[in-house]
Amino acid sequence: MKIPATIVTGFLGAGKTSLIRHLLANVRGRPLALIINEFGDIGADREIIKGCGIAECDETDVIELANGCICCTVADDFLPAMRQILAREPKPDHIIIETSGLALPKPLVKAFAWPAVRNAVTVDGVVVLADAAAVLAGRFAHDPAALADQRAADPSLDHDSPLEELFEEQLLCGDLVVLNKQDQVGAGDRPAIEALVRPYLRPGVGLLWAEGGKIDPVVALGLGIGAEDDLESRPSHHDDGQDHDHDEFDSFVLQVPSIADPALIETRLKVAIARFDILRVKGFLAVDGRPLRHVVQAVGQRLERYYDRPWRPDEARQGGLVVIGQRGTAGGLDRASIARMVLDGLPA
Ligand SMILES: Nc1nc2c(ncn2[C@@H]2O[C@H](COP(=O)(O)OP(=O)(O)OP(=O)(O)O)[C@@H](O)[C@H]2O)c(=O)[nH]1
Repeated sequence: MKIPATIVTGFLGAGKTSLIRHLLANVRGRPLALIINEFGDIGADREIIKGCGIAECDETDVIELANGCICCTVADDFLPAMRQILAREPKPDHIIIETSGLALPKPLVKAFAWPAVRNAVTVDGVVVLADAAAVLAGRFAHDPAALADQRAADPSLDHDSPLEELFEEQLLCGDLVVLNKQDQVGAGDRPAIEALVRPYLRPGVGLLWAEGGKIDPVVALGLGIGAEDDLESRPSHHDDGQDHDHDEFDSFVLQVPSIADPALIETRLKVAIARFDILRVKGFLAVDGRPLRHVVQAVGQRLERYYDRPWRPDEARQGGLVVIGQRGTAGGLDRASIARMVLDGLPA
């Protein structure tokens, strides 16, 4: 089983540390590893995370990369940190990587294709935070002067494009975009803020509102989604429509009979994700004639597939995908149409 890794990015002060603290406090004891890339006041984020008094945080494996911007020092810093995490036992269930506010996520995502990382870790998703009030004001960051200082202080930064471009690049890389600090904008301003951000999102990328970075860990990390520990033990005659009790989200299990072509299911899933505002899909497929179970996990349009382990003799060779979306959105989570689209390839 590959370890999923989530990249959390967004400008200085957008709420990355707040979001990570929230996730650590709400993953119910799952072992996580955390790579934090910050510079300037060394150790601040680590202290905030370690000092929060939440039991889970003390058990979290935190590695700090303080030598400048992670996207410029990927080979020197990120790879050794990854090796360090992968060498440890027991292995974490999930790795979270917080980039500095100035990082471009793309070089980091590319580093996951390096052989040393590729075989053990998979990019689960890139979560981009934006400061909603700053976006509305056309500033992107709460404190643009601090951002400029941070930039000037890092000699390794070779991306001196305007901040707007950096912001756009972060959004373009996102699989899930969080408009944070919703308490600082009026409800009436939300459509205007979404309109400013949406042109930079790829189709099918989820847009969530949050305060204090509080988004559901099931959506952000896929942890506790039930796919790892629950889905495989579900009897094959299990009904569709198992609700999770997450207020803002709707979810169901799509049972998938053994299939011939997982690439075809991937294509159909991507269409369904864009069409129905699905935020996350996670589960397993049984592929005709293959002894190994096929893992699928998607955040927005980022979809990862790989074979993980042989089906056990006592397991039904039956695929199942947990599908999660937001309640009350235009596309909604129309179970019958999603099932038709994914299983039969029919237009919704
Ligand atoms: N009003 C308000 N403040 C928030 C919210 N989320 C975070 N903050 C505050 O914004 C500041 C920055 O939040 P962080 O979580 O440290 O942001 P960050 O993106 O990790 O910042 P850097 O690590 O400096 O890049 C902190 O003072 C937070 O308490 C929110 O939803 N509303």
